[in-house]
Amino acid sequence: CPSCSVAVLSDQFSPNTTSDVAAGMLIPHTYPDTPIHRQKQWFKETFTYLFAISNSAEASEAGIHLVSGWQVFKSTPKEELPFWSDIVLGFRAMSEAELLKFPQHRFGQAFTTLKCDCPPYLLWLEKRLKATGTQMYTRKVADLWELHNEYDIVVNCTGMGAHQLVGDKQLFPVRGQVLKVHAPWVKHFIRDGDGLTYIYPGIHRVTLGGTREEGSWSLSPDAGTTRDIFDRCCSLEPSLHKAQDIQVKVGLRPSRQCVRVQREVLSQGGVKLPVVHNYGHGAGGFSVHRGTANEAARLVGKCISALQGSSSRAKL
Ligand SMILES: Cc1cc2nc3c(=O)[nH]c(=O)nc-3n(C[C@H](O)[C@H](O)[C@H](O)COP(=O)(O)OP(=O)(O)OC[C@H]3O[C@@H](n4cnc5c(N)ncnc54)[C@H](O)[C@@H]3O)c2cc1C
Ligand SMILES: O=C([O-])CC(=O)C(=O)O
Repeated sequence: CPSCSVAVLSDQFSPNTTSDVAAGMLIPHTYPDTPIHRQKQWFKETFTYLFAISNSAEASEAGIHLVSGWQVFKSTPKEELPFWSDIVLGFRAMSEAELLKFPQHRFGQAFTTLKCDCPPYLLWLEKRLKATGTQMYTRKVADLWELHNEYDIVVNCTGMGAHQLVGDKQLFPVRGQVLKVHAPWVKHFIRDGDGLTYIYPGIHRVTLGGTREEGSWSLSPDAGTTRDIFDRCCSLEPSLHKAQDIQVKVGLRPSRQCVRVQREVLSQGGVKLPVVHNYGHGAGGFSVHRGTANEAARLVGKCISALQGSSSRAKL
């Protein structure tokens, strides 16, 4: 929206957000109530955008890189070709020789995808916003309506915060604990198809996961879970026994049956405040963030046209 001036209000910035905890891998999670063609479009736009960054001089500062590896299954999944298989690069079934590395698994998919390292990616985005004159304010918003005197349009990207801010009862936390370790010899990603155990090498550290605890709001690391994640990852990649400098992180995935990318007009006493919601990305926010942001920006465009229409009608 080039004609707008933009301000970002947030009670927390990087490194204190859910996005800072994420592994940042581009492997989509399916949203049950969002049509697949829409999810695929979001993923495609995100992949294309990040692929261009990975192929530019900005790649290391932005923390974006290509990574190859395997998703392995103990038995052949129902869906051998996921909807995103023609967007990642070189998707194929693993060979017998590759599967020898995983004696507990019988089927696997090999592909190359992208990974966003956080905080570097968030800091890079912040730097780009500031360079275009965007103001950043540390502020907790208690009610969207409190913004109606200051702003013409509000874009609500509050993740799990939307549970309280807009009282969205369809939004629920899925707690995830991960370890960030020093193991620079690990170059390939490994993901168990059950979605619970994964090893994702980043530029500086390797993310080991994970857990999915629906309904848990606890942000405290659990020592037993740390040992369990470490053991599970070592059984997939035994060399991790030598990993050092283990840091533990916990985040709450802002989960919903579908991402809420939607326009709404709040109204009080004849005064209107257009809002575009863009939250509820669950376990796959990195994988679709650019696509959902593009869709939100188009909705902002519609809000602008509606405001321009109503102000010219008022002048008449
Ligand atoms: C362990 C784990 C691993 C993950 N791995 C991956 C992965 O590999 N790939 C992937 O695609 N996704 C992954 N995810 C999912 C991803 O992290 C989320 O989908 C994504 O971070 C959500 O981003 P968001 O911007 O909506 O939320 P957040 O990052 O939480 O940002 C919301 C922002 O809104 C602010 N805010 C909230 N409420 C208010 C308020 N009332 N007033 C002012 N500010 C407010 C917050 O301070 C914060 O800055 C993972 C998540 C976890 C927990
Ligand atoms: O499932 C994965 O591969 C990583 C992830 O997105 C998560 O833990 O939410």
